[in-house]
Amino acid sequence: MKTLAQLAELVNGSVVTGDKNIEIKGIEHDSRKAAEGTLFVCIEGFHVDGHKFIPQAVEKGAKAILTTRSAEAVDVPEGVAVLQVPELKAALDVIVPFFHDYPAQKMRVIGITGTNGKTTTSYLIRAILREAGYKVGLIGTIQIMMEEEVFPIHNTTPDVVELQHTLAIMRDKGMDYVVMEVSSHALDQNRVAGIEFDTAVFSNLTQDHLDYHKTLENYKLAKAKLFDLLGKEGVKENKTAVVNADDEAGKTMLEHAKCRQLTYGIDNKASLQATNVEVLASGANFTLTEEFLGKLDLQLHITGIFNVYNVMAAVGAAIAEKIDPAVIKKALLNFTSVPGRFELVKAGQDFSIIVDYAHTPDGVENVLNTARRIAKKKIIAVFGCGGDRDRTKRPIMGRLAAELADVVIATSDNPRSEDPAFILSEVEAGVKETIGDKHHECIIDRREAIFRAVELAETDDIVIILGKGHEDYQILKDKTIHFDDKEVAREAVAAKKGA
Ligand SMILES: CC(=O)N[C@H]1[C@@H](OP(=O)(O)OP(=O)(O)OC[C@H]2O[C@@H](n3ccc(=O)[nH]c3=O)[C@H](O)[C@@H]2O)O[C@H](CO)[C@@H](O)[C@@H]1O[C@H](C)C(=O)N[C@@H](C)C(=O)N[C@H](CCC(=O)O)C(=O)O
Ligand SMILES: Nc1ncnc2c1ncn2[C@@H]1O[C@H](COP(=O)(O)OP(=O)(O)OP(=O)(O)O)[C@@H](O)[C@H]1O
Ligand SMILES: N[C@H](CCC[C@H](N)C(=O)O)C(=O)O
Ligand SMILES: [Mg+2]
Repeated sequence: MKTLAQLAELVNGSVVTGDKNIEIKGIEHDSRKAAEGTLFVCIEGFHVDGHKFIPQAVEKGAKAILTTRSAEAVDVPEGVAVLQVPELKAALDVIVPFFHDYPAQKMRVIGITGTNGKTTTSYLIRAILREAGYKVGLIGTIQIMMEEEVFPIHNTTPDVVELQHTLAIMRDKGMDYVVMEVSSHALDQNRVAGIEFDTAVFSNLTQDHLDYHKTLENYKLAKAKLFDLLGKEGVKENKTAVVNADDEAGKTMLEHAKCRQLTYGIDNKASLQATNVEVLASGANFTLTEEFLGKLDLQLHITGIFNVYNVMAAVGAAIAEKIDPAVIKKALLNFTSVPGRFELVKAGQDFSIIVDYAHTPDGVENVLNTARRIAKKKIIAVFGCGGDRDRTKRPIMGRLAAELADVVIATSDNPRSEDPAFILSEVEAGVKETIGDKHHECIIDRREAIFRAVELAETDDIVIILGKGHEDYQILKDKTIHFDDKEVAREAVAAKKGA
């Protein structure tokens, strides 16, 4: 446990008003999670000002407030101390890791960045490390895992307060490794402050998140920060950057990585080279050649060229961590799926239903091309684009779906604060560019859209439902409702059979 004075000492120019010697039992910026002895951090967010929630935090037991404002300017009840700092984010970045005794220094940490493939690669790395007998923690889009235990998550990469707390629990539970997705938002906001990475992986860079980063160049440089961090001197040694040699932006990542470098690729020369790549309906096979591995013939139960890249990225990380090639091979052979990624829904129908998380132009293109390789007849694609997210990707995703599928049903995908009909009109503008006389429909209600796709499906067709993957919710303007593509698809099949 630390006292408020110990935390204040870390920040130049800090001022404490009230009892310096109180023991801080936890740090929280969300009043709803405050508890007895909490230091409540007042963040002026994109939407609301955290100072508004001081009364709620105190009611829940907060004993001190961290703010950039003076004690006189914040309204705190008697007995609650105020730690005033010149700059909140900079203060948090040093206070929080210190408070938890720098948990990331006690475990090996593997970070994965890139537009697509982070979650899949993190699951693959976790599987390999567990096969090697290590205890593994995982932090990413779907959930937090500590061995078999599962905890919910709200962002792909949590903020510094939640992240350091999670890492501390992982350390206390004896994890050897942490495998984590590192989003561009997280790098831009330095949510990873206090983490020294051992191995960092770059998957790819294609268009997404331009609402936030404004340009692709800024987006790329945000990703490159992971490699700056990796190369920085610290308490750890033997750091490795694992980078996709077939992606143009890989060069930038390598320029930023002042440490050992491993590249992987099919088209360009790389330290891990894939040859004889065979993509099948049931999986993919390829030969991987590398100095340490030698030649490894791999059989995968996950399909698509993009998954060959994800596997190479994971093997690169495993080599960096000196995992035995036989263990790598065994783990990959046993690896069957990631929830909501190219996942088959089997409800006794005579056509295929695939649920996938493609929500970027590149993701849509990859996944529809993969579906085409295995399609016997028509591909019916159901998809939408998120509200309050990069608007410019909407017509591009529309165009690609129209180009690569036979029937397109555009629908809603987390409209958030936006009007779903307006989002659909932006998607449809792209669909109309290339659809020609192929069938297309716009159906705002996602349930109706899935039912319609299933109704249209004939023997041996593929219905592919994109964008939400593992998500079990739909975020609407005023509420979040339960919504699960797989569940709805099963209901649609049952309805079709009953009809
Ligand atoms: C744009 C962005 O990064 N926003 C993040 C930011 O939210 P914000 O600034 O809007 O916070 P706010 O809602 O204004 O609240 C301000 C403060 O009041 C506090 N509060 C609020 C309500 C209350 O009742 N009590 C309370 O104390 C909040 O805890 C917060 O400290 O800080 C929040 C807390 O850390 C984040 O959850 C939130 O992520 C939002 C949900 C988000 O959608 N982020 C996306 C863009 C994102 O970060 N995505 C990336 C990448 C996804 C990918 O992989 O492609 C990710 O890592 O998830
Ligand atoms: N290496 C890849 N290259 C291109 N597309 C991919 C790749 N891997 C997966 N995809 C596509 O992108 C979707 C999302 O994959 P995944 O969840 O692994 O990526 P992610 O980077 O974690 O995404 P997010 O940024 O939302 O967390 C998949 O469902 C698939 O359609
Ligand atoms: N991590 C991505 C996920 C998008 C998933 C899609 N279902 C959407 O809501 O747009 C984001 O927050 O932009
Ligand atoms: Mg992810």
